[in-house]
Amino acid sequence: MSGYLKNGQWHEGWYDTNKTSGAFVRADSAFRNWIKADPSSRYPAAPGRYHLYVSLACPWAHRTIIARSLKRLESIISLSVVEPVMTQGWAFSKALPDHVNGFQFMHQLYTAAQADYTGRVLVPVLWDTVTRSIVSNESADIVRMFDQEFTEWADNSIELYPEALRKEIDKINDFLYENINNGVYRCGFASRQDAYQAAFENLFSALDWVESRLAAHSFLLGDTITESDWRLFTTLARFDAVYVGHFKCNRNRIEDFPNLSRYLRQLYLQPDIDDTVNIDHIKRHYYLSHPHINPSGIVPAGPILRFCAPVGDDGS
Ligand SMILES: N[C@@H](CCC(=O)N[C@@H](CS)C(=O)NCC(=O)O)C(=O)O
Repeated sequence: MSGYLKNGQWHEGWYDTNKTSGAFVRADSAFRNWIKADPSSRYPAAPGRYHLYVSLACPWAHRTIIARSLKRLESIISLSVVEPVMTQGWAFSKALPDHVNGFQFMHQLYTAAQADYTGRVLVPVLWDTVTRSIVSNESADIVRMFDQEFTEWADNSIELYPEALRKEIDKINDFLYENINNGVYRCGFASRQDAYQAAFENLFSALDWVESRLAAHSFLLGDTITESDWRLFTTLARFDAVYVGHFKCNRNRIEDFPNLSRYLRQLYLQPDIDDTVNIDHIKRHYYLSHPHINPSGIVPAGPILRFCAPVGDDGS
């Protein structure tokens, strides 16, 4: 079950959507510090100092894993992965341990950083091993830090937020977040028909818009893959396996959109990206961690995902 901390104490509980007319409103990230390339800053970029905590199921954490992989920062920023199914919220195990602090639950990390923390216990978390504090639990910021502040160690042939495209990337990111990335959650966690209906319409008109944009461009901003594409990718990769059924986002599958499905496959086939996609964690997390939506706890066996299928000799 998921839950939250109140004055450093763990409580079980879901978001109270009655307070928001049945609509799901995502909790804000509480830690928004910034690692800087500048060695005199409070959190200076350095190899081996920072640790990333993720869930392979979570689309927000997934973007940080992708940025770490694309920038070749695996040996600079170490990683711990939580169990896909929540117990006292996100948890570690013998198979998936906390490599830095040896904690059993993610909420212990939050109280280690701030003893009286009140709020939800979210992934991803970027942890500082020197000050034993949370630098950030906001994936958008973490992706930017990996892209911009670790250039001394990173593979800089890939730039996720190039200067010339920043204005347009910011605009598209806002649109994607509101209507698609968070839009699927607003469908799935709505507790009133009207809130669900509004989220559903926003989601599919946004997907229609992206589908037509991708008729003229390979990627969202043209021929270059940017941060915006990876933001969309993490939602698209979960869509047919989870959001169509579990979150009732069922007007169409991504597979039914010719351009979006081509685009999803193209991103999936970028070097090492397949290693960041764990469909087993994704399915088990969603179908088993929200008992109010899926009380039987049955994890669907399908669907067969074409973007995960090997590419044939003819490239199809
Ligand atoms: N704005 C945050 C959102 C992170 C977030 O909502 N993570 C979800 C997992 S997909 C979480 O940890 N939820 C636990 C909860 O709400 O209790 C980010 O992008 O980093």
